[in-house]
Amino acid sequence: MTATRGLEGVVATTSSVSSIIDDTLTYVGYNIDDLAENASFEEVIYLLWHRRLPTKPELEELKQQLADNYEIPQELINHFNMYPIDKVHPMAALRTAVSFLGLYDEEADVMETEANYRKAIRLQAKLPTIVTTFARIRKGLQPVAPRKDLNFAANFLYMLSGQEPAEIEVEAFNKALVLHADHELNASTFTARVCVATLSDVYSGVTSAIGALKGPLHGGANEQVMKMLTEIGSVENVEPYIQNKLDNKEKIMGFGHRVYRKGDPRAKHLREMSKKLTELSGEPKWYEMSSKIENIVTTQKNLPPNVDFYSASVYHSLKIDHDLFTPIFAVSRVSGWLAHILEQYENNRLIRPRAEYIGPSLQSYVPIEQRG
Ligand SMILES: CC(=O)SCCNC(=O)CCNC(=O)[C@H](O)C(C)(C)COP(=O)(O)OP(=O)(O)OC[C@H]1O[C@@H](n2cnc3c(N)ncnc32)[C@H](O)[C@@H]1OP(=O)(O)O
Ligand SMILES: O=C([O-])CC(=O)C(=O)O
Repeated sequence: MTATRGLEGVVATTSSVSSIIDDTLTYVGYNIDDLAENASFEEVIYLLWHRRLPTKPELEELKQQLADNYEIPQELINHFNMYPIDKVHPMAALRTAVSFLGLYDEEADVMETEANYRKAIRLQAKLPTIVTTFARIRKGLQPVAPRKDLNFAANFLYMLSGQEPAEIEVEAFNKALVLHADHELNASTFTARVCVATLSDVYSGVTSAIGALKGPLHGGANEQVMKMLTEIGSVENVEPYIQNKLDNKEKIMGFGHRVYRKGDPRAKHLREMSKKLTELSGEPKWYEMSSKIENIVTTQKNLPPNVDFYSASVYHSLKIDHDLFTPIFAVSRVSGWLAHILEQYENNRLIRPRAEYIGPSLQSYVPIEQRG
């Protein structure tokens, strides 16, 4: 038995949710470029869960189901108040909150397909409320009640700021949600599938996935990108800062990818949005710095930016706190996790690979008295 480090190139399951073939990303066969330009996030949720686009009535029904489930239990809000709120990372709060939410779902352990679908709706609907409520409570602000008349993207921005967002902000945020929704067998999706393949419940699957997304090599990279941009501070500082990191063989967050070689097809959409939104917000320097970093890293390392790189300046321009970037990734990606969880249940087999043992060979047990 020989291990493949990081399971690179290992095909671990079949799936009909999304695919990456020759650097092209599709959701159920629809090119991500097409979806990014045209689809609402709600349509994408439907597409991933049903593996076809909805009709108008089906889309309306899904929107209604989501809106009807936006509210989170008061017990969860009380629970937030018990956290060491000024020290807790919102991604840790989200992980805990989703697990906590499962305690209040009477169907949490009901394994029928319809019950699992209802839980999918509840989780998809409540994640934005969890993230925005936590974000406000930690600042000493009152949570803002969800608005059923707004679409998913607009409602998130509204619950976060308490103000109805501008059309351009909603458009950009919707596009970001569409771009982050699913990505084949990335680490957090794989985690979710491994978890539920034991026939554990949907809440456990999503909680595990949030834990995996949190890491800086995965979804956590978007926050690290903004940390780097803030540290650099100006276009003039880009060159010495990045050169120093590259000379010291440090990783530049937001670059590289396990699967894409020529580049992440999502990055161009985020680059374009970053240019537009940073200009509109009166801070074009965030795009200019990002663009210069891209130039250096692609020239010297031949590493293109991934989805996390330009999303940082996009979210910053939308006046979103930097430590909410990864929770926002989760608000979108939960749609993909849930699609994969439902798909795993449909045709389940325990996921249990092997390890190549590299420890000592057979040893004789020495009683404690003889070990000194
Ligand atoms: C939504 C997402 O999860 S997208 C990914 C988000 N993560 C990041 O942006 C973090 C930065 N990027 C990385 O750490 C990696 O590129 C990953 C984790 C995305 C992919 O990792 P892997 O496929 O395991 O590649 P690995 O880390 O082995 O890198 C291969 C080589 O490229 C280099 N490399 C990879 N990414 C980077 C980077 N961002 N900056 C500098 N060098 C890099 C490595 O140092 C390594 O070089 P070596 O062969 O000389 O040792
Ligand atoms: O697929 C991956 O390894 C990481 C990624 O880009 C994502 O999850 O969107």
